[in-house]
Order: sequence, then structure tokens, then C-alpha cells
Amino acid sequence: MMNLGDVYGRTFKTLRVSLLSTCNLGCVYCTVGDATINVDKKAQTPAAHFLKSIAQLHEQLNLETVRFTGGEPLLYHDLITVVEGVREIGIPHIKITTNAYLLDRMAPLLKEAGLQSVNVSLDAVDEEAFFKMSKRRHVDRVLKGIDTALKCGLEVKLNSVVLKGLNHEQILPLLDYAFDRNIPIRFLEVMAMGHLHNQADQYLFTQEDILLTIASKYDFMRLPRKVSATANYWQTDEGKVFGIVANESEPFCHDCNRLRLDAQGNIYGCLSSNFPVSINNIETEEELEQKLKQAMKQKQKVKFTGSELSMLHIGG
Ligand SMILES: Nc1nc2c(ncn2[C@@H]2O[C@H](COP(=O)(O)OP(=O)(O)OP(=O)(O)O)[C@@H](O)[C@H]2O)c(=O)[nH]1
Ligand SMILES: C[S@@+](CC[C@H](N)C(=O)[O-])C[C@H]1O[C@@H](n2cnc3c(N)ncnc32)[C@H](O)[C@@H]1O
Ligand code: SF4
Ligand code: SF4
Repeated sequence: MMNLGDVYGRTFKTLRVSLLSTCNLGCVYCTVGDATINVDKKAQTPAAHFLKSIAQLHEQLNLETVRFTGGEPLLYHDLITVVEGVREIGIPHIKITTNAYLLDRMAPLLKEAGLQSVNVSLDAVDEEAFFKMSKRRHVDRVLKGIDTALKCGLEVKLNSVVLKGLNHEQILPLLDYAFDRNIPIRFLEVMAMGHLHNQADQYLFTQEDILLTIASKYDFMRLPRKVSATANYWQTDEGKVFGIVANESEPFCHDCNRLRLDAQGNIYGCLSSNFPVSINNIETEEELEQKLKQAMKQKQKVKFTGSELSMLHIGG
């Protein structure tokens, strides 16, 4: 095991695994979304490839968390095998970020396989607003998936991207939906990438805008930020907690502990890096250490603005 750290003392403790790069929704702000499903399972990376890389990385880094993402991870053909595999490797926290369109069917199987936590991306509870954001009908499918996940005993959190003029009026309905069910919710500032990368300023609803909206209904105070967290959190006078991932107005690169692995066997030290570092065919610890050092150099300097990310590829 190696002690990898950069000049800011950052290490890799959370591995985000992009299982595939296709999706069944077409979120207007996303690099992935075009509402097409790649049904060719043979084109997807075999579970064994992911598990080999994850085991090698864990051996070097003593990972605390694996988070599956994509694309849409619930479309990955062998998800149960990779979740079970990660449990066997011994990584303590196994999580997923998903649009939950297929979660109703998958939640019990995932729980059984060892998954603990689900971040559900939900930008609206209203059907028309959901369609505007995701280009898909049937928000009820997502809501049913959330109910099933909760019933199975999975921890659930919500992620809601806010776009000015498209869904900002959903902030309070989303908040009330989450508060009623005691589900933590985080609002996400849009990052300047994907289809909107040139127009992100026009759609950006900032942390401050979000707080002003919530202040029209609730009184709240800020909570101390947890180390390496993506979100800032507040607590209302009634004891309900909500968060904001303020990628644009309050970047959180200074204690970032995340490493990304894609379906081609490449690692990236930063979500915004466009430079793949392949760990395919790595056999020795020394070789992997060199690759990890290369990836660590990709982390953003402590100050960055989301607009610097425009044009770059980002996989969840
Ligand atoms: N800039 C940046 N954004 C990130 C990073 N990790 C996640 N995000 C963004 O944060 C939002 C929420 O991502 P999630 O997949 O729920 O991950 P998370 O916030 O780390 O999840 P928790 O562990 O539950 O806090 C998404 O918009 C991600 O793109 C990161 O390392 N850097
Ligand atoms: C890329 S998605 C992949 C996982 C899954 N398909 C989902 O939507 O949860 C991961 C997270 O990134 C967020 N995201 C995607 N594009 C974004 C953008 N331009 N700005 C902010 N967040 C974004 C999504 O809302 C989601 O919460
Ligand atoms: S945010 Fe997630 S659900 Fe929406 S298009 Fe992107 S990958 Fe698909
Ligand atoms: S932009 Fe890069 S360095 Fe900054 S928090 Fe995200 S992954 Fe970490």
C-alpha cells in the first residue's frame, strides 16, 4: 500500500466508476444525455475488467468508497456482479448515483448484493418540469424507485440540478417532497459543460439564488462543511437538512479525495480531466504507483471556476 498525496495533502479515497457512457434519459445539461439506450450488452465492459482494476486500486490506496456512475449505471448489464465483487474486495462503502428510472426493479437485488446507498438525480417532481429537464416522461417511475429503495433499507439522497427558467420553481416542491420523507436533498449548480456549455451563465441558478428561494419559506443556518464533501449543508429551524453542490460559486477542490475509473480502464485524478491514464495491463505495484502519481497531477489547483471546465469531457 502506498501513501500518495499531493502538495495540498490530497489522497484518493473515493473511487467513482463510470460503468458505461450511455443513458436512458436526455438531461439538457449533461454531456451524456441523448435519450438513447445502448442495448448492445456485448459492447459493454465485462464485470471482471472493472473488478480487476478496482482490486488493484484498493490494494494500493485502501479505498473507503466506491461509487458507481455513468452514463446511467442501472443500464449496465452485470451490475449485481460488480457490486458483489466490490463487497468481496472489502471496500467498506458501496454507493451508486442514478436517475432511478429502473430502480424499482433493481433496488432489492442491489441491496442484497451489498449496495448501501443511492444518490437519485431528480430535477422535478412535476411531470412537465421533469420532461423539460430530462426529455423523458414518467417522473412517477423515479418516485416509485425511490420508495422501493427506502423500503429495502437503502440510504437515499437526492441530487437536483437547478436551471434558471427551466426548473428553478421546483426548488420548494422538491424540498418539501424530500422533507416529508426525511430524505437529504442537495441542489446542484449547473456546471458549464454538455449541451449547455456556452449558455451555462444564462441558466446558472447560484447557491445564493437557491438559498434566497428557500429563505422565502424556511429559516435555516449553515452547518460546518465535512472534509472532502462535495456539498455544503444547512439545517432549518425544524431540524431538516438540505445541501448545495456549488461547483461554480464555491469550488471544493482543496481537499478533493476522488479518483475516477472509466469503462476503458483509464483513471483520472479529476472529474474534469480530459487526459486518460490507462491502467490496463498493469502488473506491478510500481507501475500502478507511477500511473496514480500521473493522475494525481490532474487535480485542479485549489481555485478553479466551472467555466474553465467548458468543452472538457466529464463522466459522472
Ligand atoms: N467538481 C466536482 N464535482 C463532483 C465531484 N464528485 C461529484 N461531483 C458532482 O457533485 C454532484 C453530486 O454527485 P454524486 O454522484 O451524488 O456524488 P457525491 O456528491 O460525491 O456524493 P456523496 O458522497 O453522497 O456526497 C454531481 O453534479 C457531480 O458531478 C468531484 O469530485 N468534483
Ligand atoms: C452524469 S450523472 C451519471 C449518473 C446518473 N445517470 C445520474 O443522473 O444520476 C451524475 C450526476 O452528475 C450531475 N450532472 C450531470 N451534468 C451536470 C452539469 N452540467 N452540472 C451539474 N451536475 C451535472 C447529474 O445531475 C447527476 O447527479
Ligand atoms: S445526468 Fe444522468 S440521467 Fe441525466 S442524461 Fe446525464 S447520465 Fe443520463
Ligand atoms: S474539479 Fe477535480 S479537483 Fe476539483 S473537486 Fe472535482 S475532481 Fe476534485
